Amino acid sequence: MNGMGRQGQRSGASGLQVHHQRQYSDNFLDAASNGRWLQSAGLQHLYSSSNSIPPLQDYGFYGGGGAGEQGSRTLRTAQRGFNAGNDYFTEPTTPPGSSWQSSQMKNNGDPSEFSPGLLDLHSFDTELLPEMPVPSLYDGSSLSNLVRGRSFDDSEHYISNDKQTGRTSDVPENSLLKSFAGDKEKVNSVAKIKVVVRKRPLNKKELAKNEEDIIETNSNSLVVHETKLKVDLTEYVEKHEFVFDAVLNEEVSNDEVYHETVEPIVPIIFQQTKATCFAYGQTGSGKTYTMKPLPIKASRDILRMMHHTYRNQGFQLFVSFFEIYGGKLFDLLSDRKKLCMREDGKQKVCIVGLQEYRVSDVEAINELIEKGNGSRSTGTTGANEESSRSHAILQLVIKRSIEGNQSKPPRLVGKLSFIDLAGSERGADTTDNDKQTRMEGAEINKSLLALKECIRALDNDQGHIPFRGSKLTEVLRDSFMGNSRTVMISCISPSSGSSEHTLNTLRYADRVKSLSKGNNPRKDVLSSTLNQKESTTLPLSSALPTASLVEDDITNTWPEQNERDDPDASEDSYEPEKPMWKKNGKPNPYSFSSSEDKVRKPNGQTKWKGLPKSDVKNSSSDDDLNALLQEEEDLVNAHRKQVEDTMNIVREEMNLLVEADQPGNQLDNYISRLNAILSQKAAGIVQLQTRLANFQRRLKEHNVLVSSSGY
Ligand SMILES: Nc1ncnc2c1ncn2[C@@H]1O[C@H](COP(=O)(O)OP(=O)(O)OP(=O)(O)O)[C@@H](O)[C@H]1O
Repeated sequence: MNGMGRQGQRSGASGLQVHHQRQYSDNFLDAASNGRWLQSAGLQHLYSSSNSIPPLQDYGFYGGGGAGEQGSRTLRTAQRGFNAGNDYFTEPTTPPGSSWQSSQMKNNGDPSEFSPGLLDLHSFDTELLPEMPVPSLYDGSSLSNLVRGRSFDDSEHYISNDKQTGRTSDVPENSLLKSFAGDKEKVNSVAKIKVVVRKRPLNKKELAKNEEDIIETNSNSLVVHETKLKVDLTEYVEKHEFVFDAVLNEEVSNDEVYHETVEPIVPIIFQQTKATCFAYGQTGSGKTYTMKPLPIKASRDILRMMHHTYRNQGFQLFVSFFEIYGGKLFDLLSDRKKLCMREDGKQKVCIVGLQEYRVSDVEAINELIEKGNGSRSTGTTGANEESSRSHAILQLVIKRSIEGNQSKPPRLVGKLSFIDLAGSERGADTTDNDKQTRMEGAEINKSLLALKECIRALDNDQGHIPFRGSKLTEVLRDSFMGNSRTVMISCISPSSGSSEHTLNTLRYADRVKSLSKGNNPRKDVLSSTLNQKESTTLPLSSALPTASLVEDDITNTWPEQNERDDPDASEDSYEPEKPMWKKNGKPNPYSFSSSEDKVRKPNGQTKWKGLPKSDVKNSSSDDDLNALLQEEEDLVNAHRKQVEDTMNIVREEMNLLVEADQPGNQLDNYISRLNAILSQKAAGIVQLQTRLANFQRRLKEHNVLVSSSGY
């Protein structure tokens, strides 16, 4: 659906213009090389057509960085998108150097078309820009209602390049858009931090392993049913209850995810706001699946607003896409060119060399995103064959040219950053991996910790935001300052085998959420401790009442894939067939687990009965480490006590037997019984030792991270 075919059709449509950061040499650019570069970048139509060829970056400046530098890595750089193997994206591009000025001269350049250089993203005082009226997208109507049902082709048709042709769109302007009025209160009504959880369906592997769905979801709360072992090895279920701004279950489509998360913040990007949306979760939990469609949907809405609400007001949209891998930055739209991060005199962070593309239609953005995704660092993990090893950051930047002054570069108005974070468990999985992977893990952990700290500081309106904690937060520095918004999407797997990672993700999310305005942090600490203690712990056999099958309640929970604009929504690892739910009007006999409290559906989903719906409390771990420490300590004490008790029993029994001078066979019976008890204890002790070793390792990693992050 995408890639070369589309590119071919598109040639001639200049939906895309490349913008560049500071240039470092004064070499002139010859026409031939310009054409070659444009071709390799898929922009040959720009070369052939007009004066609007942008100035080229001095690639030589970055010398040995980028892809070559990645050669020694053990990971592979895989094509993650639809464009796998596409020459269009893989052709090496090493154009001769050029200078910004010289390119301008050569092209009779209109400087307004070009990036202002190094400080492009950050150096302009956005306060100078007049405030724009803000569309009221929150009153029952939503922008997505206007765009849903449209394909890319529709969009391109709809968002025709009216600037060039002088035509306006032939689609009637929606009355809702017409009626937008400036209303700052509406802007303020968009929460500063929003935390949403998305649960994915069980995948093939999990189903094959007969893993259960242990997540019960409600509209904004969820319960994790964690099966645990007591010291005497009997099973019990511990329930962990959480409340978030929204909980999206496995039936929720990517459209709905967008509606819930990013859509409300799109209009305020025109109001000098910088917003960040990031996905957090263990590997294979659905971060990329969730994040991938969001920029497309957002840019469609942004373009729509630019072409209707703010028509002819000089707004322009730019796209950049880069990744942070091992603490280094790579431009995903420029052959993984290594990027440098600098601070200017005003301590604003600048990404030197990052290419920005000016875009005017959705298809062009889609192509850029596909190209960038194809360049991401990926590797294989047990949970995900194409696992992200990096944080990928896609930025949609809105700029505005100053009225009547086309010679000045456009000024930054707002920015929307999408971050697909690397798997959150990476740091914890260090034992099985090589040094390279361990270093990746440490770096990832460090950045996730730092991100959490920044969000906390941001939400408490603290003067000092600890953005220097990692490259990730440094890069996002300007998103944490001033008028900003943050949306966190926590992705979780439903499977019993992932319960530990799922709980870690939910605790991280809960920590972020508990920092929302109005929550007294001190109160949170108390309530989290309370909630932690209140998490329900019951024997497996009596945890929940016996299930009764209610036909209406049991629906096929396989998510409908109606994402026309989500070509990469791969279902590879999922069962393609939908299970038969009913036979002759009656429910099929579901398989029951050992517990009578739950109903196992054919797709592995478990229907939990008798869960508290109304008085769900926020079960938060204020400090994961403390909770872990407490748990281990309790376990050790319980084991120690049991071993001591057993030894006492053995001693007493032996003494009694000796004193009573019992016949030999009775003594043998006693001894074998005691031996059985002792070996059970021994097994418990081995288990305990393993857990303790695991805990010590995690504690050590935590200490390393804390000391290296300066927290
Ligand atoms: N909600 C969902 N519905 C259907 N399939 C999903 C869903 N979420 C994820 N998947 C599938 O699960 C697999 C893993 O998802 P994805 O690559 O998004 O995980 P990830 O969290 O980005 O992992 P990593 O951190 O390793 O990159 C993919 O095949 C994806 O299509």
